[in-house]
This record gives sequence, structure tokens and C-alpha cells, in this order.
Amino acid sequence: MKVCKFGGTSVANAEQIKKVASIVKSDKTRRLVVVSAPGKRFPEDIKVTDLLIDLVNGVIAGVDYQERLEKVVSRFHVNAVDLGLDDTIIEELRRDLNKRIHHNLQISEQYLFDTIKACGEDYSARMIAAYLNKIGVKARYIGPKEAGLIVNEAPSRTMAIDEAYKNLAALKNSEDIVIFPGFFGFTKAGRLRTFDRGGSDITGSILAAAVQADVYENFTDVDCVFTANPKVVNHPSEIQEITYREMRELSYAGFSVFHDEALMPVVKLGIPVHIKNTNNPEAKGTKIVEKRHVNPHAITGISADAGFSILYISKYLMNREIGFGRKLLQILEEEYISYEHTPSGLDDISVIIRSHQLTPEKEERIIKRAYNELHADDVYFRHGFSMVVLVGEGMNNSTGLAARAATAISRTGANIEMINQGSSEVSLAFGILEKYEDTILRSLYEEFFAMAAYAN
Ligand SMILES: Nc1ncnc2c1ncn2[C@@H]1O[C@H](COP(=O)(O)OP(=O)(O)O)[C@@H](O)[C@H]1O
Ligand SMILES: N[C@@H](CC(=O)OP(=O)(O)O)C(=O)O
Repeated sequence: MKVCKFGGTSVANAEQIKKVASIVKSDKTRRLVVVSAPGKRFPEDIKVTDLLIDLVNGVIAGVDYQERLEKVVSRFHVNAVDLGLDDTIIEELRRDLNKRIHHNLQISEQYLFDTIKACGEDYSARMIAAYLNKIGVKARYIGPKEAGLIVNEAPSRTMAIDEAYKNLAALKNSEDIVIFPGFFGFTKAGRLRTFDRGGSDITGSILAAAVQADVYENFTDVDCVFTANPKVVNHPSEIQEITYREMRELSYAGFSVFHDEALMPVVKLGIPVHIKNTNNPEAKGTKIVEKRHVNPHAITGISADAGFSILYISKYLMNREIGFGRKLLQILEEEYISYEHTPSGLDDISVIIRSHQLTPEKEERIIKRAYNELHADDVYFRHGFSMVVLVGEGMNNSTGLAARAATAISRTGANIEMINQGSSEVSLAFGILEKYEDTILRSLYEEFFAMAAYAN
């Protein structure tokens, strides 16, 4: 049995939905289909999820939000008309959106956001199920509530609890093809919670693990995973096979084609993930597997992602002080901040943090506590960094990689602000100023894939 997930671009309009239908029809083992909300139809377009976020912002700001609501309704309306579906589903969406707004406004802003954001996937799934039936394919919408996709309570990051997998296993017995909305689940108390942005990938993975699928097919708008972001590097080479570990590292830092959290459920069971193109289903795609065949290159891919800050702390004899690191990380924990890397020297430590977690107030409190409680000599934050990460299972057997990477970076005139070799030795991360990100990515790609393709 195959679990398939179709991303936003794959369900953006009627033409795309028809491609989805023909892919599903073409293989009898495609029994469980997870769909995203309609995404971008052209580069300047707005994803339905973003229209929904804009709607909630309007509701919270207390402005007249009907125009924003109608923008969402009209995206679905066009699709319904083009697919030849009747208007009932659109009337239901309009009513349901208004009801969700009134009901959740009193509860909390977070629940309001989640419950409205989820409408994109919910109505996408209902519409696709209706269309499949219309063309004679027996399909049924089943949502997270009915199927028992139970997630943990707020405020922790949304994750499926163990019971969810047991509940969802029953989906494999469905006689009809199941069309399942991605991106959200329900807590035991019945509250809707969404996953992170891009989280329909996570839903697909949870379902694949629950039914112990033979493969989790993730359909998107590119032929495969490339060795570097195709929007930055011209015609990067294709990756046919990649390990879970490599993909995890690459998606964490910029390979947005597959969400990094989506690997966890399938990794446990060794279920392969197959990235495929809805617009070109014949293309081979990329297989994400536990162990891959030997790759002649030490480096499998290079990713880059912006939006990092560095907390820098120095204190003379820090290395001799027992518990310094723990106390520092506890301060961050109490501010509800997670960290990415902690490169350190004898008397100093840098903590790399995703900037979106910081506010001026939080920064001020952290700096104050580091002086008062840790008696640091110097403490400050710096912002505007990117992480560029080289990833490859073959890295630990190669010498001179770091030197080659540093030379390639130096050719751009940029300074390396931080280097971190992951202890798994499948990744090497460089902290650099955001403005150099694209140039550095191109220079590293030249070095490891173009210029010296066979020197790895
Ligand atoms: N290394 C990479 N290989 C392939 N695609 C990448 C890579 N890095 C970034 N991307 C981007 O990921 C996009 C697909 O992910 P996403 O927009 O989330 O698709 P979907 O709408 O199918 O969920 C591609 O269009 C591509 O621009
Ligand atoms: N629609 C949600 C969830 C998702 O997974 O979307 P996509 O498949 O378009 O990345 C988002 O935009 O974040």
C-alpha cells in the first residue's frame, strides 16, 4: 500500500487537481491520499494558507474581514466551477469559516489561528474527494477527528501521540480511497492544532507509519531533490537516493521540498520516502532511504537558510566552571527558546538561535541574567545570519573537505562567523552573514559539484 501526499502546488487549481486524480487512478496501491491547501498557481500568487492567516489577522485587529474571507472562498469557488462541482461545498465553506471565527474568537488567539488555517487543507480534501467520485473513482474524505489523529496539548510543538498511530492504522481497511487533509490534528480535549508550516508532509508521514505503508510518495512541483536549491543554483544535479540522516540535515537548513520533522515517523519503521513530480510523474524522483548505494561524491547536498541570531558570551576560565553550560541553557529554556548549535572556545560560547524566537524584551532579560547569574564578562546578540550546511554520509572518510569549503567561501570575500562539524559527521555548518548566502551557496556548489565533480 502507498501513502501519497500532494503539496500545495499540486492542488492549486483544477488543472493540477486533474493531474492528481490521474496519478491516483494510475496505481491501485495508492489508497491513502493526503492533500495540502491550494498553493501558488504562479510565482506572485498567494497560498490559501497565507490568505487564511491574513483573515485571522483581520479578525484579531477588529477590522471588517469579509473581503479577506471572500478571497479564500473565491479560490475554492474557481476550482469548484472548473472541476464541474456544485456550489454546496462553497456555501458550506463560507458558513463554516464564519462559524469557526465566532466560536474560537472567545477561546484563544492561538486556537483561532489554528482552526482557521486548517480550513485550507480541510476543504481541499473535501473538494478532491468530491471530484474523484464525480469521475467515477470511489473516494471518501476522512478527517483527523474521525480517524483519530490525536496530537499533544499546547504549548509544546504539535506532535502526534502514540495513540494516534493505533487509531490511524484502521485507515488501511477502507474500501474507498481515503482523501485526508494534511497539516492538523486534534488534542484529546478536542482542540484543533496545526503542525508547523509545510506540515502536510508530517501528516503524510504519520499516516504512512500508521498503516505501515510500503512507500510514502511525496508529490511536489520538482522532478527530484537537487544537490542545491534550484532557485539559487542554475540546473543543480539531481539526487537519486539520499539517506534519512542526510535529508534531515538538508531539510533543516533550507531544502524546503520536504519538512525535516516529517522524517521521524517513517524512519522508525524504515519506510522509504519517494519525492515525485505531479507535473512529470514519469520522472524517477528521489528516494529517501535508510542506507543508500555508494555515492561517488563525499557531499550529497548543500543547503542554506537565513534567519539565525548568535548569542555570544565570554567569561575568563569558563572551561573550568562546572555547570556553566547548563545554567546558560536553562535561562534559554525559561524564555522558551530552543537552540541549534553551541560552538565554544575555552572562555567563550556562542549559541545559535532561530531569530523568530527572540524579541527585544527576551534579549534584554537574557543579557541581564547572563551578567547577574553567570557573572559573564561580555554578553551580546548579533542578528542577520545564515547557516550554510554541507551534508554527506561520505564526509567522515574524506580529508580536506573543511579546507576546500573554507577556501570556496573565502573566494566570495565573505567572513566565516562560525563553523560547526556535527558529531554525526554527516554535516558541516558555516555561519555567515545573510547577504552572502546565495553567492556562497553558488561558490560551494562550484567547488564540490561543478568544478571538481570527480575530485571528491
Ligand atoms: N534542494 C532542493 N531540491 C528540490 N527543491 C528544492 C530544493 N530546495 C528548495 N526547493 C524548493 O522546494 C519546492 C517544493 O517544496 P514546496 O514549495 O513545499 O512544495 P509543495 O507545494 O509541493 O509542498 C520546489 O519548488 C523548490 O523550489
Ligand atoms: N498549507 C500549509 C501546509 C503545507 O504542507 O503546505 P505545502 O504542501 O504547500 O508546503 C502551509 O502552507 O504551510
